[in-house]
Amino acid sequence: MKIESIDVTVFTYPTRRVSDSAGHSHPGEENQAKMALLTLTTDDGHQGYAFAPPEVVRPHIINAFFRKVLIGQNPFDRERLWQDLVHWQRGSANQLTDRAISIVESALWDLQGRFLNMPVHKLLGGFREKVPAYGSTMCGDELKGGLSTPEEYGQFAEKLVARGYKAIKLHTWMPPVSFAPSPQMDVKACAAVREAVGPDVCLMLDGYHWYSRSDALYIGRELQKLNFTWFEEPMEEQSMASYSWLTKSLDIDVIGPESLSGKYFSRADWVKEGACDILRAGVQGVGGLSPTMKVAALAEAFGMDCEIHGNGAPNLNVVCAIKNCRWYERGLLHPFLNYEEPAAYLNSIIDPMDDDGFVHLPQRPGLGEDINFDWIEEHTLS
Ligand SMILES: O=C(O)[C@H](O)[C@@H](O)[C@@H](O)C(=O)NO
Ligand SMILES: [Mg+2]
Repeated sequence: MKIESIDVTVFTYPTRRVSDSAGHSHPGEENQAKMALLTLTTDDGHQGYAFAPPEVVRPHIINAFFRKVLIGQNPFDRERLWQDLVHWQRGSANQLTDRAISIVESALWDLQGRFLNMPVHKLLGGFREKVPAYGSTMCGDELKGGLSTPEEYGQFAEKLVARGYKAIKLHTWMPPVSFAPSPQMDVKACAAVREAVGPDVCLMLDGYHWYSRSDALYIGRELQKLNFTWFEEPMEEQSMASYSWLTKSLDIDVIGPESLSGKYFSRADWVKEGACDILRAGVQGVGGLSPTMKVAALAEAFGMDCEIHGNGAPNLNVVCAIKNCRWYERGLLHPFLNYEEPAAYLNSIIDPMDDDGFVHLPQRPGLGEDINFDWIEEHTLS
């Protein structure tokens, strides 16, 4: 079996998610967005798929890197192919990103699973087939009735608990919101949520990512009074020293790094330096399912949890293949948006959740995506 072609299909779909000037998503007017489907095809007709933002898998990336490394290769040599791609990064003028590599590596896993008629999480290890989810809110906004006040966070949290969530993570207000960043407002939102849901629901805060040490310490101490479960990305994650200081200054678990590059290498340094209590990695952020599994193994070796960053099929398959991850990040959620409704290019969502807050992993072969190929064909742009 050899990879014969790598194709990218760009298509449109309607969405009510819009991005603000800092790249964070919020509800907005319905608009037409673009998505890319990357397809790997072997000489004997087997295929693997992965979704990506079109710019991440633009022609330069496909022609200058993916095709050079993958065409003619056995898709089951996934680790060697991943290592070869990673070695191209250094000379790529920062064009070959971890995100791009994660897309093609995800498609390799999907191809293997579809060929073997097995879900990828079974190929990765197979630890569980359902996992508790935490509701991960969108960042705060200034939309009346949305997430514009501490009280609205509290009201939304009550609805999430009624839906079945046993844990909730707040993303609070960030610029361009007019009054952000505000440590005091962050704490008021956290207090309102704790008041609304009571003492037994696990709560986490993922706020403004560039607070000073002083602001982060103030917020962390307030979260301790509110019995929050973890404190996420309050400062620039490129300052490992700041996180070592914060982790030693607080009792609440500090989790990270999420957005820091460096795959499992940077995360090994964070463990060595005591810069976090809980490790963090996501498939898109560290270059694929395999490197995410390596981060989880690193954490396990040090008696640490590794909480997986983000929702979606690749992350969910990893979560169901490891022991040292307590939650699946289900989101991002907002009062104005119905998360349960699949995108037009999917027949069903990848992460259905029961009334007890458990996400049940689909047992479809591969990554498990329920792709609506007719929609993609009918709405293809290129
Ligand atoms: O836009 C972002 O920074 C991410 O989507 C982020 O909000 C979210 O994925 C996150 O931080 N999860 O922990
Ligand atoms: Mg985060």
